[in-house]
Amino acid sequence: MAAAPRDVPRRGLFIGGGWREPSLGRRLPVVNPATETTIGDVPAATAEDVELAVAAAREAFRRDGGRHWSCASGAVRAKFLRAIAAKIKEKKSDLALLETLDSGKPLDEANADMDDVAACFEYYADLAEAFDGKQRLPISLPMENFKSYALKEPIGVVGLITPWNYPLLMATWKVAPALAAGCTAVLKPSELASLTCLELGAICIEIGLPPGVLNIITGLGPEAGAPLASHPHVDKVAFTGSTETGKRVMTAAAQMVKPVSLELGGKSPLIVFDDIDNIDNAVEWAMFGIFANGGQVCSATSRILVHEKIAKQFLDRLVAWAKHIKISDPLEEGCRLGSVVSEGQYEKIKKFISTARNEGATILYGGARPQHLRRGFFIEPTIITDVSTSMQIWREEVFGPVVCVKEFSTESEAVELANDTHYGLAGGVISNDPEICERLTKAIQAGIIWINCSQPCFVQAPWGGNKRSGFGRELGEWGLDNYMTVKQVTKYCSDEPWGWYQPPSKL
Ligand SMILES: NC(=O)C1=CN([C@@H]2O[C@H](COP(=O)(O)OP(=O)(O)OC[C@H]3O[C@@H](n4cnc5c(N)ncnc54)[C@H](O)[C@@H]3O)[C@@H](O)[C@H]2O)C=CC1
Ligand SMILES: C[N+](C)(C)CCCC(=O)O
Repeated sequence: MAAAPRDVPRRGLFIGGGWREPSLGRRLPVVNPATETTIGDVPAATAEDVELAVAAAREAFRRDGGRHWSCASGAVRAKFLRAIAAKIKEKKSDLALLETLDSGKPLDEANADMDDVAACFEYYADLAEAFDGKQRLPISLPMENFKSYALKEPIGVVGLITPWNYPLLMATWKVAPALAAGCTAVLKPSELASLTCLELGAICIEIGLPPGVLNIITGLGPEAGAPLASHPHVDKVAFTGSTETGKRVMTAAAQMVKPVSLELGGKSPLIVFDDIDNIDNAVEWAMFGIFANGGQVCSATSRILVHEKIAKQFLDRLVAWAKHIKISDPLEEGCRLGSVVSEGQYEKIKKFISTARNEGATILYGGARPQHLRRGFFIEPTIITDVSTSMQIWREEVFGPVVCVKEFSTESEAVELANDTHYGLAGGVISNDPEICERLTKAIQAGIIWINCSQPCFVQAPWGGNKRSGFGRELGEWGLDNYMTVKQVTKYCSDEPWGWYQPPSKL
């Protein structure tokens, strides 16, 4: 039975600890992509609102000399992060439902995302606390009359610009470490899915987060994201989204020599060797790698390379498994493939498939709207073969449930094909041979390598890419460092004069 949809809360912009109508009074419709119906609206912020949000964050960073937030101990901030995590858990089913209504992802996935959100706030609460004991560690110097240590300090006010594929989770990957570090923040979620991020504002009010520590402004990229990225009082921008927008954010930030971290697109390979014992295990990971979240995952393993000896068997099983996926209204129990996020994304994916066909690739399975679903932006799981490396489907990120499969005959050919991309986010190897796994771990140019799996993600481990997939690492201790700046403190501890200059003669 499908869960009953509920009212979508009507929210303002979350600025300075309270709700505010957007300065120009405009709002954006929220469309449920699984039904194509409008279910609510969100405020559309513009540069005027960005100004207010940045000012609120600046004031919160400096308030009382930072005693209550930016200069407070990590333990103080950890309490707030834990309180947020507790509220997320308490409201998990409401939040998951909103996430599904807003994005079209299966409810089971949205529930898992909310678990990950709570776990991420808890993890950074732990790191914030542990951090207190790690400050001011002495640095060994070659001169005894000096003592030095490094002080890690919050970088300041941060602008966090996030995408629609995991709306609250991708926001949390930035908000939790930024707050743990002592920064104050302005979050700009994607206009295609902002509902749960606004609910995070409601949670901040409930737990009494000091006003202005987190501000949340919804709105369009050029109207709300761009003024945030270029704002002179924003000390750092952390961005997740498309490579094109990432370039714009980096260009804007460069004008003020503002640091950025960028988590961008991908076209990640999954390489399946012929030494495996169980082909179905490999097929299931391959499916999870491209059909989870409808393939709208930056790290999706959207290019499968399979050894020629097992290619036929692998493809037969992949098609058999793909036929078996439950595609339905994402609220229906057991749904494993919901709708894609928007009409724009739906049209874009269909265009990718028709271009692949026109370029001579074979649509082995899928490629169309499932016949039993007349409304909503649904696309069948799609498997494409006979792909050459010059085709668009091989080169460009689709961000949909579309995978291309290519055969290889030698390990070096597999490596060459895997690295034949401008992207470098992730890569996977499925093999029983530890030496193959070891060699490919080194050879694949990517920030994340999965061995005998695809996509598992742990908050403790670093996440991020190379090449045009961006730079900087989120999650783990690396995630906290993203929001810190390092200050060198060096003390002269001798009563002796330094003695470089001749002292003037005493009269
Ligand atoms: N790496 C990833 O996780 C993601 C990749 N994508 C890729 O990007 C494609 C387009 O999706 P979009 O939602 O349009 O992604 P996008 O990159 O345009 O949007 C991401 C965020 O950037 C904001 N933004 C847009 N223009 C901006 C600007 N000039 N300055 C500052 N912020 C700006 C958006 O409002 C949103 O919050 C997808 O089809 C997919 O291929 C999309 C979302 C996530
Ligand atoms: C690890 N996962 C799949 C939950 C999130 C991937 C991050 C992204 O798509 O930007």
